[in-house]
Amino acid sequence: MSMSLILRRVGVGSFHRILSVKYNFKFLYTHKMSEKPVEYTHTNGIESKTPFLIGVAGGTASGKSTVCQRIMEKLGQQQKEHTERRVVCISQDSFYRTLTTAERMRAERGQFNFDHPDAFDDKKLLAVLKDILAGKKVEVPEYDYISNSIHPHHSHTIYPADVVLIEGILVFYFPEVRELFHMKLFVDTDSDTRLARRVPRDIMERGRDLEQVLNQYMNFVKPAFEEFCLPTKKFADVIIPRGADNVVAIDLIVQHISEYLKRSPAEKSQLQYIGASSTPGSPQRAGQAGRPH
Ligand SMILES: Nc1ncnc2c1ncn2[C@@H]1O[C@H](COP(=O)(O)OP(=O)(O)O)[C@@H](O)[C@H]1O
Ligand SMILES: Nc1ccn([C@@H]2O[C@H](COP(=O)(O)O)[C@@H](O)[C@H]2O)c(=O)n1
Repeated sequence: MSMSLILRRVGVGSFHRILSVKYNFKFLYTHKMSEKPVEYTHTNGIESKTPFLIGVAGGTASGKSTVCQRIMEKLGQQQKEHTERRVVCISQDSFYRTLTTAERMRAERGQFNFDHPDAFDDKKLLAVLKDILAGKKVEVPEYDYISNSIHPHHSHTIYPADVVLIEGILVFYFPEVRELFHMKLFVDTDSDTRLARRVPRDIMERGRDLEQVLNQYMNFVKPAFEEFCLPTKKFADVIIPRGADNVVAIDLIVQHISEYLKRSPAEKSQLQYIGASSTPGSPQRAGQAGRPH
């Protein structure tokens, strides 16, 4: 079913309560001949395809990972071997930069700002995404929230896939990274709910105590969300209110990805080109104002 048909069936008014879709989302369904040739890359002499890159942003504990997990499950990808997956997911947290000794000591006391763009190695993230777009197999580090550093021995091999999801609080913050996405989702969950989820998660899974979690939230997480993350909502093509609770929105996105997966390589290339060219802030859109958040 095409997106316009879905819009007609659901009704535009109710559709907007399910998720917010910017006008450029529909461009993904526009069948128009592109002047750009079909793009194939070659790795070790093997022809590989450029994956469809989906950025998933949103505040801490908004449900970004859970939304990505649901998408993967509904597409039947979780049960598959990693080498067989057509849809894969990466976390921006794997690209936190290595801290200096002084920063590490501050981090142990909950006094380091992990929500500031400077906490990330955006150049490394950009390089890895470019390799993924070139159809290469990449190694993505595993982040350890207890030691506040990249795990020295664990990493994930990301094999070439058709669709790659990248989730993180600031995936739309860095312009060069943002412009690589063919589709951008923003998980929009109310801040009380996010705090209520973050507290138990950080205590149970990230080795923190209540006082540390609340201090970090008030001193760094909340102000940085307002300064750096929330303003990037305007770049999203699709806004998902209530995160993983929004089954209808997730189903629509899953349906979009399923349709994409069924297409021929030439059609995929066409959709990637159209999707990327409608990215706010990209050269093709220079001068057009983004929707205010
Ligand atoms: N819809 C939901 N209902 C209840 N708990 C949820 C829901 N979505 C996420 N959670 C929980 O909230 C916490 C944060 O979710 P997560 O998906 O990791 O968020 P993010 O990736 O945005 O930080 C996790 O413990 C997760 O299990
Ligand atoms: N060592 C670290 C690294 C990050 N954080 C916090 O994680 C949040 C981002 O991850 P989400 O899954 O919540 O999106 C971010 O808000 C950082 O504050 C941390 O506490 N310690």
